[in-house]
Amino acid sequence: MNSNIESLYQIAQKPTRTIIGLMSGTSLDGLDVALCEISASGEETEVKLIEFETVDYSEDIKLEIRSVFAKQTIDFQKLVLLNEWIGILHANMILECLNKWQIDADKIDLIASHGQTVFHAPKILHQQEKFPNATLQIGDGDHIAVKTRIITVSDFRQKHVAAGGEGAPLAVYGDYFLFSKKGENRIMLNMGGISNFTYLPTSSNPEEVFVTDTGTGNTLSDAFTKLHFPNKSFDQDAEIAKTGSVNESLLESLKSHDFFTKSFPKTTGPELFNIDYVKKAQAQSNTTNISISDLLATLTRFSAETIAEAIHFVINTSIYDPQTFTIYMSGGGAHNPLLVQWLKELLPCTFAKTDDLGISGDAKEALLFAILANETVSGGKSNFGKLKGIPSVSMGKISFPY
Ligand SMILES: Nc1ncnc2c1ncn2[C@@H]1O[C@H](COP(=O)(O)OP(=O)(O)OP(=O)(O)O)[C@@H](O)[C@H]1O
Ligand SMILES: CC(=O)N[C@H]1[C@@H]2OC[C@@H](O2)[C@@H](O)[C@@H]1O[C@H](C)C(=O)O
Repeated sequence: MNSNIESLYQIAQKPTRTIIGLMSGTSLDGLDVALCEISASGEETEVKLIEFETVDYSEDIKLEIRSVFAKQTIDFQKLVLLNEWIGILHANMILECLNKWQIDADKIDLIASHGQTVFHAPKILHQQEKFPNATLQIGDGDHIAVKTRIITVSDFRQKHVAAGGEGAPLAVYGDYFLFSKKGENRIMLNMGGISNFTYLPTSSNPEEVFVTDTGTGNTLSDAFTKLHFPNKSFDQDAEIAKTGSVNESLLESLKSHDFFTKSFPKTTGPELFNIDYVKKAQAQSNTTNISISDLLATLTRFSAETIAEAIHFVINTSIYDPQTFTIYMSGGGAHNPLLVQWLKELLPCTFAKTDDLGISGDAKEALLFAILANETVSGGKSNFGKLKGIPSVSMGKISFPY
């Protein structure tokens, strides 16, 4: 047997695997690195988060990624170069973390690498009949495997697309395995650049599980904060937004896009929700001259209302009392006091954080990719049925170090 396949075979049979999950999201703040011990698979999965670190991106890295990120027109050579470069950068960041944690690379069974999304194009966004849903993550897994000498699973989203999905949200798999609890209606709400949530019904039946993106989280507020205050990367604790007032005409215009009338589930990204989107809405509503604090307040309200409306959709189509739903928040938006305050006012549910279930909300997405890699080698038996558009497939491509 080929020695790579033999190693993989042994890893697949272990009762507990040590897996590093990586996530670098739409905020481009850095690479989240979660070192996990994962036992069993599927609904029996148990995870211990051993170490977690966000390795900040330097200004140079951010600038290079932004040169192709979510753009219709790019320098094609740059994209090709970045695919290799990000793979190498991520590998070096993992080695740095291992060094800091004083853990040898040979103690790690697998790396689960999400890569960097550079363009997300579900059919509802590109609207070209002959083309399928599409999405592209770069930072090639072979570089990570060769440089770290650890088997690497990457490029998870393509199989989801091939099996009929939009390539996202993938959080649903880990959310279901880790957090589904009979007798409880749980909503796992992640507020990153873009927001999404998983509904875990009280029945715990995988066929009733639901997941969707809702629209923006922090992406627009981050973009305008950077534009007006070049040395801030986001509106810390909503300090600027809190001093402003919501502009109702702009809010109405922001909410009037087609995306919000499309049926659930759906996905999106900064390809749609970007500075131009807001500028168009400002022109439409005659609000180009409002203050930056009013603009940030309005953008935060836009996120709060669109998240709440998407969650209302699930609550309204359920037979359960809205008060039986608990919303477990995670992602950077969970640290934004204004966003959280408005969500609490808009939704009749109980609010908690993923941390209350023993998983740090900041580490959650990286950890979820570790769970997906665990499924790639040792799971893949869960059936989400055909009702809610969640493909029951194993995901990820395997790169060997040698
Ligand atoms: N104290 C805080 N106050 C306000 N906002 C905060 C705070 N801490 C983090 N954030 C927000 O969270 C963002 C980072 O969120 P996160 O790391 O979850 O995004 P991401 O994983 O890149 O996004 P996505 O899930 O869409 O891929 C920051 O850019 C900022 O907007
Ligand atoms: C294409 C892509 O990278 N989508 C991200 C993004 O960030 C949040 C939201 O949009 C979500 O759909 C997804 O990430 C999470 C990890 C997911 O797939 O569940």
